[in-house]
Amino acid sequence: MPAIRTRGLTKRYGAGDEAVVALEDLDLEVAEGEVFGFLGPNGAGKTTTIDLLLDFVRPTEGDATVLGYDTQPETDAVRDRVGVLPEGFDLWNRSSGRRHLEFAIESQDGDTEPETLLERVGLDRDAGRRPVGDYSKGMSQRLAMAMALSGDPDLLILDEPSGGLDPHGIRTMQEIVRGEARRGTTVFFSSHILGQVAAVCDRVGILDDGELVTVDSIEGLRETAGVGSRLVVEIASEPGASVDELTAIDGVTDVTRAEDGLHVTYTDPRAKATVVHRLVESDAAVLDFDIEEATLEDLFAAFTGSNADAGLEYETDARLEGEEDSGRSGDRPFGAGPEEVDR
Ligand SMILES: Nc1ncnc2c1ncn2[C@@H]1O[C@H](COP(=O)(O)OP(=O)(O)OP(=O)(O)O)[C@@H](O)[C@H]1O
Repeated sequence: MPAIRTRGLTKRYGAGDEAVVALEDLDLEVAEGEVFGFLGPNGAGKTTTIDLLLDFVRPTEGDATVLGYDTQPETDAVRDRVGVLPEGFDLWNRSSGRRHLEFAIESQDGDTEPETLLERVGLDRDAGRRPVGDYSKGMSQRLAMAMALSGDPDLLILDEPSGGLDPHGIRTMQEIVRGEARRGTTVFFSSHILGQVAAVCDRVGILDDGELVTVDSIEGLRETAGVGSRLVVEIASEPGASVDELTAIDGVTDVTRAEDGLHVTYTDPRAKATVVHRLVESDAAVLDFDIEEATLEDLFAAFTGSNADAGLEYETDARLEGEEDSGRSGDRPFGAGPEEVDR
């Protein structure tokens, strides 16, 4: 049984000319125990997909099962078994972190101690006693992660989990994801931050403009996209070997002349030695060579035509800067909670 299965899942907001197609005909299977990265630029439809899986919004067409349960009639069974770290979550400023966890554990029928959860996300007891209104963004994000873990979920859904986290926090988050995977938890990790998805995920699905463009391992994506690494060869003289001759070498996908030398793109690492050898044989004076690894940005651009300017971010998540309430979180898991009490 797949942990997540969607068939023709489609969501349109509005009608007629005004309609926005947030998700189009999504067929997706995520295996049990898998860490699945759901990658796409801003507005691709990632949060909409998560909202559909949790029945926070209803599909225009198609259906989905989560852990074998139908997301619509069996919504409660789904939500009981899923831990969610939503994007743009709300916390109750005057309540302590510990109080949030007590509430989350109670509502998820969990039996983990709040202190254990605090420790897992790197918040100490003192932090747990403080009102969350005093928390930094990173501390709030850690608390939200702890709340997601509070019911010992079979499936963890993380929507942009690294927002506001410093590098240490990101490492903690990644360790938690790996730890959960070792315990057999399925993790659905949605992000527009490529490096973080690649660091923890077994497979990646790329969503662009509401459509699933591809699903594969990062290595598989590299091969399919042909965005190999690049060998830059500095030469003092014109090579005897022609560009066509070099391009014909197995594993080489492109050869261009540039100011700093020859740029040879390859998908098979063995090709680079053959290229240098052929150049030397053709009496080119090779002064130096350098290898530039293809980046995940290159990979993403190959599939979506996007680039960093089109909404991909690599360091901080600007949307969390002073924009805690997205206006769409009212019916999300943290939308209702403990009364605000001073502790
Ligand atoms: N309630 C809504 N009403 C109208 N349009 C919506 C609504 N929610 C989402 N959309 C639109 O659907 C599209 C997909 O949005 P969604 O939030 O799912 O994208 P996303 O991939 O999660 O983006 P981000 O990375 O910015 O969070 C966008 O064009 C968005 O404007």
